[in-house]
Amino acid sequence: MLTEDVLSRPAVLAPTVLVVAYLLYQLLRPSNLPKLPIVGAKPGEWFPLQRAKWRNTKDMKTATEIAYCQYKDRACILPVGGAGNFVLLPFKELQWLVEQPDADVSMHDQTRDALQLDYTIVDPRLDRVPVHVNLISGLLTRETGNLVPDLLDEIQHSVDSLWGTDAETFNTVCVYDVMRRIIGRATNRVFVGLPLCRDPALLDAGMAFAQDVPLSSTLLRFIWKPFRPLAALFLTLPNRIHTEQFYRILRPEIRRRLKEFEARRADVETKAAEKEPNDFLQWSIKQAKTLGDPYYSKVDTLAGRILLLNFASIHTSSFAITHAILDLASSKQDCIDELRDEITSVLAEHGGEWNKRALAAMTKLDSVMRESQRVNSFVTAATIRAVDNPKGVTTPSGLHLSKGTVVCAPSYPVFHDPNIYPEPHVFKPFRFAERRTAAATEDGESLSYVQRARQAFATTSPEYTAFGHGRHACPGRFFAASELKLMLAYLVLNYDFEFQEKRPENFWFGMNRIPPMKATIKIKRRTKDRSGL
Ligand code: HEM
Repeated sequence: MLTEDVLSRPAVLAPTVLVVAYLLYQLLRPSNLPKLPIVGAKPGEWFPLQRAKWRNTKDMKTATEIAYCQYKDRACILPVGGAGNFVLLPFKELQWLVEQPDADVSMHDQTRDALQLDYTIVDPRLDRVPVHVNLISGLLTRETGNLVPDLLDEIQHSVDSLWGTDAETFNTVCVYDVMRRIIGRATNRVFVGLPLCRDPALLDAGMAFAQDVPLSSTLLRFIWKPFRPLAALFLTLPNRIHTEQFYRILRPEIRRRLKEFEARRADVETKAAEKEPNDFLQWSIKQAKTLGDPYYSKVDTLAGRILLLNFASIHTSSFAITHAILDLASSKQDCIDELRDEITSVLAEHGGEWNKRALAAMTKLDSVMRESQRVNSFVTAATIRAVDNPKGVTTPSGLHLSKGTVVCAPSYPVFHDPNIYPEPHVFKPFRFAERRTAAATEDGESLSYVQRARQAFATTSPEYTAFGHGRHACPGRFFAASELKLMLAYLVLNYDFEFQEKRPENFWFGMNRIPPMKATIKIKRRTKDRSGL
């Protein structure tokens, strides 16, 4: 028989046995999951976890909604292909989850496993000692106000060149494609400064790497752990190529800066007075020298930190601005007019100068960004953490979770819960600005800054998890909020949009929601006297 002949060949038999063994292992291995209802499983069926995983992966929207409606007050298991079996806590336990110490539930262990960082980044130590996170939440956040002129300069330069200055006819732009380049340039202006932030090869390598990591990690997670190191040699080849391309462009600048840094230290009299660049690379060099360990000052370590920042910031910010533009282009002219009025009048009040205070006073602009993220956030399950305590942890409702369990809380269905956000599927640009005004009227003069800030774009809460929530909420969110608002303001003031009847739909990629990357809009440059700039 042909099949017997083929199967008796060692080259066919060995891999067949391995694949069958792996499938059996996956189906029959003991699970550390608690006994809970499984979202997507049908009563009495065989292999419920595997079948639910298949169903949920095909339709994550329904899976998250079912989980939220059917198991509102209790935990359930949400199996997702390529991601794992999550214990989804009820909404009321989200706050408890983010308050647990890192030794009990860890964000980093979960991220390392989800993104397979031991294989997908060239130097896994960069993630194991994430000193850049402190710089983001500390120095970058504090310096954002001082960086506004640089950001605006880069936004003007890149928008004018990529959106064009034709004030006669409407031209078509592919929103995501163009905005990710603009975000790439503006963000890297703050990371590495001019002229590198405009180097297309650097930006392309950074963006390619940001796609390589999720892709290669998803594939690696399908492979049996003992075989991953071998498989990674092939699957992460693009990651290594793009890392090397990125490093090659950055290395000469880093070497130059390290040399100058040492020269300033050695010649305090004359050199110390020279002005240093004010960007993330320079802050990282200073931090490295303060930390003392020579590893931090290595050229490739410093380049690696900038690459990781590109990974964390470019896609997230490009998605956010793409959503906001698509939302505005399919809203009403009145809304654009109201926005333009606010921007021009606040600017006039600040002597025509863009600064942190002027941006903070533009509450409608802020509300547009917050509302757009509420409707479209890529986060669908929030605050994903891995239980790290060897003894496990027990939730407020008495559920015991053993070490290794991956636990999270609902996000997409919360953003679309009519009890929290009335008419949740409608993009209401000034929803949060109106909430601020309503709160101010209720509380009168006593309304504190903190209460108003609760409705601001970068503020997180269990009801608003676009940036996560708690101690590990996105450290770059204050910078991102300023950058995105500056960008949106510049676009709204300087361009007319041809209105669209229907907003192009987002799509789901595994657990994430992604903007329609091919969506186009028609835009025309406004003349100088009309734009007010
Ligand atoms: C609109 C833009 C952005 C969105 C929507 C976003 C969203 C997020 C989310 C959801 C998390 C996980 C939080 C959690 O699990 O609780 C996160 C983490 C993180 N984000 Fe952002 N982010 C954005 C921009 C940025 C920028 C501009 C930077 C860097 C300047 C950045 C750096 C990071 C880092 C380093 C982490 C990991 C934090 C840690 O390890 O504790 N993000 N971000």
